[in-house]
Amino acid sequence: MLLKKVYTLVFISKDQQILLGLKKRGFGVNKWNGFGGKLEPNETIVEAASRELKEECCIRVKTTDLKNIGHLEFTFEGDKTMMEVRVFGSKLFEGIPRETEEMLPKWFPCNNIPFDDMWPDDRIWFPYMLKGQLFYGRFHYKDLDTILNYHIEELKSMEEFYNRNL
Ligand SMILES: Nc1ncnc2c1[nH]c(=O)n2[C@H]1C[C@H](O)[C@@H](COP(=O)(O)OP(=O)(O)OP(=O)(O)O)O1
Repeated sequence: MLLKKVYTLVFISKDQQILLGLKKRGFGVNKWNGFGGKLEPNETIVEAASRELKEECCIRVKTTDLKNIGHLEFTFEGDKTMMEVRVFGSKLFEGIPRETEEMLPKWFPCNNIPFDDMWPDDRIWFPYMLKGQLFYGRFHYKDLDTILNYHIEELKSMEEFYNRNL
């Protein structure tokens, strides 16, 4: 039986560019990623997504402007925790990205994503996100650099996906 922990992951985009942040500490340090983290008590998933974005790069987005675009699950060999990551996207936001204690933000052209300095799974599901396709990905890691096996699929609708997994 796996213990599930829920995380958010937010991608802001504009003019064929996507905002990534270089993680300065903690889990995934020195990797480029979207912005997100764990839920706080009594917080909805979109509230957590919006809060983490603001805390990590000073960008504000309304919860109603966050679109759930994907769902990721990560497990690690010998670990009974499953990380469930709800992925959101938005083109509607306010503010200018600013460096914080946790992240160094930078815009990247969508055709020049720094995959060599990202989680190995990103290379597999980013193409779905960049094409505007909804996706579900499941990745089992041996260690932080090695994927042992994975499953990826395009989804017709996130609602249908969550209903089928009730
Ligand atoms: N493999 C992979 N690919 C893409 N994105 C991620 C992973 N693993 C991950 O954890 N993530 C994402 C999911 C979250 O957005 C972050 C991790 O959140 P984390 O920084 O640990 O959570 P916080 O709540 O911000 O942590 P504190 O440092 O504040 O305790 O990476």
